[in-house]
Amino acid sequence: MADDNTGAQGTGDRIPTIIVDDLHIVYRVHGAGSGRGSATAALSRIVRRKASPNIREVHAVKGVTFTAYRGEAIGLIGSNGSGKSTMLKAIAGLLPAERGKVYTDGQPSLLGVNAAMMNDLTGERNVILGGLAMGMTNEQIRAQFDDIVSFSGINDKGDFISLPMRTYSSGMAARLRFSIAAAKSHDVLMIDEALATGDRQFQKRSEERIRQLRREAGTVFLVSHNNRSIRDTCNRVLWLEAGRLVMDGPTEEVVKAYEAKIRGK
Ligand SMILES: Nc1ncnc2c1ncn2[C@@H]1O[C@H](COP(=O)(O)OP(=O)(O)OP(=O)(O)O)[C@@H](O)[C@H]1O
Repeated sequence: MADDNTGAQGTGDRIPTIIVDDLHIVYRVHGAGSGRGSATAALSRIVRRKASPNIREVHAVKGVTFTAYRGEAIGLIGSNGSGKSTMLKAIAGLLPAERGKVYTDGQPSLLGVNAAMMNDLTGERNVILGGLAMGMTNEQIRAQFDDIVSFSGINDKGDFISLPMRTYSSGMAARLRFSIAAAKSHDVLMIDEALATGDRQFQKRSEERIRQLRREAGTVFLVSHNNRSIRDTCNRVLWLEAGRLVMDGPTEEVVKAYEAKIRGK
């Protein structure tokens, strides 16, 4: 169980880290409908500044508003396609807002299942690259290297860290990604389903690390379909459906309502 359940209300003297104000995100899918369309046709349209005849819009986030505070671990729940990953990407600045605004204090780091790793490079090289990408110095990476590898458990069954990432199972790769990201304290750390691919033992270890990151005064977002992970880690939950915020409150209250809705289906 998470160590407190303050939920969304009662701001007191809490420090906001993320403010999402009436956020709308729209994807535009080019070439939807009639086949793929050729690159030549697309280029000619660009040159003549003509719009593509078949652009489809997907309104993935529809007017979401909330404020996240320092020290909170916020779970994002909701059925497939409800807009959870889209919202994290928008908070990380990877997707432009169609309408509304996202204000952030510090640089949010998004750790997704597809977080960039170089598959042809060894795990070892990826630890170094990942550390550099997060703004760590060579010395900091060197000092933390053994801890990162040991946290990931990659070398538990042999010397895998010196093998290319493409030889890792999806669970092993996810563990290494999480271990790299968790090596640094983040102002805002957003984790998209990273815990789902690790085994239960690794999940427990990463949940403890999330609680620690939260104690270190950052804000953690966790997208997960595993309600146990959400219950064990988060003090507050946002429930999204079809791009809209259905509920925002203390973990137990929101997860219970979500489970009741699923059972009632
Ligand atoms: N790159 C994209 N281009 C067009 N539409 C997209 C794209 N990515 C997501 N969508 C659409 O946006 C909506 C929200 O998707 P999103 O991935 O944010 O949902 P999610 O809640 O994270 O789902 P899941 O639980 O399955 O991971 C869906 O309708 C999806 O089809």
